[in-house]
Amino acid sequence: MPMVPVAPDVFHVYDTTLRDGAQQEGLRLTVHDKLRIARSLDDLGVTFIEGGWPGANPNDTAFFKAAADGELKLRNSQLVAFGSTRKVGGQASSDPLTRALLEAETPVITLVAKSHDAHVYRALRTTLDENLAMISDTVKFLTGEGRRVFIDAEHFFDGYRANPAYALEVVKTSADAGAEVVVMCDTNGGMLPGWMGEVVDAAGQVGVDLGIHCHNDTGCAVANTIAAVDAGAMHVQGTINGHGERTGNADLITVLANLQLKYGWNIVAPDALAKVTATSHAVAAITHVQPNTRQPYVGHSAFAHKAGLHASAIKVDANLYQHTDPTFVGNDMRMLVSDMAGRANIQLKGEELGYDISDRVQAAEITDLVKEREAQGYSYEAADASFELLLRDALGLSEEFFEVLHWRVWTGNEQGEDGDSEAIVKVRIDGETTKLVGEGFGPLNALDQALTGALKAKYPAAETFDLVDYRVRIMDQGHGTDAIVRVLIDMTDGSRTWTCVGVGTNVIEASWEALYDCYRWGLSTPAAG
Ligand SMILES: CC(=O)SCCNC(=O)CCNC(=O)[C@H](O)C(C)(C)COP(=O)(O)OP(=O)(O)OC[C@H]1O[C@@H](n2cnc3c(N)ncnc32)[C@H](O)[C@@H]1OP(=O)(O)O
Ligand SMILES: CC(=O)C(=O)O
Repeated sequence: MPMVPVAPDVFHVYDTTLRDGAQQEGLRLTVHDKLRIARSLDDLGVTFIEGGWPGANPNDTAFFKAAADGELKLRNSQLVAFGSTRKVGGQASSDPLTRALLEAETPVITLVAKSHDAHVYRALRTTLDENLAMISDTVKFLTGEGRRVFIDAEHFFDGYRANPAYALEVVKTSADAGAEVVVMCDTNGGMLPGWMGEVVDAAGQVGVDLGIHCHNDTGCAVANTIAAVDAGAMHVQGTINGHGERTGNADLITVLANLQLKYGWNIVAPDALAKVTATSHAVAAITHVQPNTRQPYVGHSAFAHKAGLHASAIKVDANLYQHTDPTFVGNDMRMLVSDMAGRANIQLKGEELGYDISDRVQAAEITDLVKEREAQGYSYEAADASFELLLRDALGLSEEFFEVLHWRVWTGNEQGEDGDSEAIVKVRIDGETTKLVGEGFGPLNALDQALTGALKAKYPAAETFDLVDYRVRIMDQGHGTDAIVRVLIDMTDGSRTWTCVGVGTNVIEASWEALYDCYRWGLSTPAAG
């Protein structure tokens, strides 16, 4: 049986997306962004939200001011201000950055403190005793002002290796001064899971609550966090989607889901856990950092099944190829259709789309058709709408909304008021032929104009269709400009978005195929609700 540790009586989930997460290269959060993320974290029910470093920059100071002025009403979480121990040779009570921590008006303050002797000598350029005095003075001053104080013991694991007695002295000094939790930080992210237990055990002898803060430089931030929890840490720090300095921090979503679903600890309410996928997407949208599709639990591909053998077992029982139920974290199982599909993928995907393909022979024929088309360059994995059209054609369920008799496009370098390209599209609808000319910026725009023009009288919905993305890829890398290309078009009608694929040596022909399928699917598939 797997080891399942008993949950501590008190357990803290401490989010540092707004502070260490914002230390990620390329990430910049405005006050408004921070407030939105904080609300989302509060909704999730994390215990603490570290908002930033007041006094270090105007943005973070303004965030805490906005929070204190009532723009952030937390229902579940407590706001934390982050800062450092006082300056060498100074006094906490007169240190401007320490005072800024008080002015942030948060119930909790986290102080970063040195715990590695080499950092004291070389970065602080002071003595080991002065560093201990800086910790003690700052913690006592802030607790004396009524704040709960946590210590982030920077470089704790490397420091313990270099000088264990001093690293432990930092823990003891912090606890004696009144720090509630001492957080052991793997600041350089160089630890491995098997190395955590001994250090955490040693710190545990001091008799203070311990926390863990891991960076992901060895790709082990989550594993190291769990290893520290196994050894007794009752406070985990991390960030949503693993944002953070360099390679990032422990992904708090993965840590939380692991502890809750694998250990069975009741850290947040089950309905809150089911919000983690939405939280992950919300943070991705606010930070403008593309979500990692392979992110554990919440990634778009986390429960996507491509291989035929997987699908055939999933048809019997989804748990045969899934470690947990995706709905527990608000995600969904998805069946992918590709040249690696077997009958089962097609049947399950069909079911997902509302088609009965239980007939084995029919399912096998569609599987063969998919493989044949994929060999020609089509890809149905991302083009669900093209797959649905293929399925309907194969099942004899396609309705003909319009028939294209002919299309042609001209493009050049002369730009008029309505564009540089002209297209003609001739369609037959209910036996009646219409020929429309479209002008546009580029051949696809001109074709789109002409097709919409030809369809809109009979199908007004066509006017709501908008192209939102267009991707071209060369299929046979060895060729030059005569290569086969694959075009993927994403289209929306404002309420849904769908994707179609086209393939050919002529990029305009491939684009037309994808565009034509987008219109076919959009007109033939009623919007839900
Ligand atoms: C491990 C971590 O990620 S902790 C979080 C780190 N985050 C940040 O650094 C982001 C915010 N930082 C800042 O805006 C700035 O660095 C500030 C405002 C904090 C300080 O800026 P400056 O006064 O210009 O100093 P600078 O950044 O060059 O150097 C940091 C100073 O803090 C000192 N320092 C470093 N760690 C600590 C500590 N734990 N306790 C006290 N002082 C410290 C350094 O020795 C250095 O002192 P010096 O000014 O006497 O040389
Ligand atoms: C405090 C912190 O962010 C670290 O040590 O990594």
